[in-house]
Amino acid sequence: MSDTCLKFDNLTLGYQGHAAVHHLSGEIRRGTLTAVVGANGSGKSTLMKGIAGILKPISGACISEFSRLAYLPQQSELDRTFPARVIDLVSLGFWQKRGLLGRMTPADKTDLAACLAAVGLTGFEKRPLDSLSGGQMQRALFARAMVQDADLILLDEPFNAVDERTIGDLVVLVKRWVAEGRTVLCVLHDHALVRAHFPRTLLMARTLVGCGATDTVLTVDNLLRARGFQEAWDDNAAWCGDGRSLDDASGQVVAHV
Ligand SMILES: Nc1ncnc2c1ncn2[C@@H]1O[C@H](COP(=O)(O)OP(=O)(O)OP(=O)(O)O)[C@@H](O)[C@H]1O
Repeated sequence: MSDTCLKFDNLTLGYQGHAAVHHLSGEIRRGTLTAVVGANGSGKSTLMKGIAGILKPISGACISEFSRLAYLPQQSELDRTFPARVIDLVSLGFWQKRGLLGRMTPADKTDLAACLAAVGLTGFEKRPLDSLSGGQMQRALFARAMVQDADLILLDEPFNAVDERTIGDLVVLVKRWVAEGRTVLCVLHDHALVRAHFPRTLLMARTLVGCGATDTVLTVDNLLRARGFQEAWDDNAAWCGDGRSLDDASGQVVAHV
């Protein structure tokens, strides 16, 4: 197995023929922790969906080398009125190992209890999802990711509307996953949090502005460039028309994370 977990090869992703992520090239190395940052609408969630295989490339490719993936979408994309309990949600994490109709083994039940304990939700097994606070729901989603035992974990704004104590607890878990050799990509808006805890950063503005060590990516210059790209973006432009594209304006950025 190579050192590379993900390779973006001139990747363009979008919706109804319009690009949301444009000509992205770069690599994510195995066992790294990378923050994915950028303004609203800069293509972060789209990139996560492309990596997860939910969105197929318009052109280019996302080449991945992992055996199990855990993807936590934004909480706003989840329907919490679905009549399920915490234990139902978390045990869904076993489906890749056991299949949808497979039964949990005694070892799975022990694992599940350990994962709930790790996120501080022991005793919450039978609570309906719609009775959880935002932070408790996020803890339950982290427990499901732990149960999945994934080697690539994608977290889309996991700390939105979550208090500082919960953020601190969840950041500890994320760092533990990385210490275990897992690769984590995490969409975030809080640059102070990124600088404090995320060694690597991928800065998006529909195209890639920079990626690499956080202190070399989150620079004033790059943030101004990202703002310029974002403001120049035409949502209605053809996905890769003949006219001037961001790549013409910036030069295509190829980076290695
Ligand atoms: N299902 C969809 N259909 C059409 N356009 C979409 C869809 N999802 C996202 N887009 C568009 O793609 C662009 C990038 O959106 P995306 O959600 O990837 O941005 P983001 O960086 O994650 O934003 P935020 O920080 O607000 O979550 C936006 O212009 C958005 O309107």
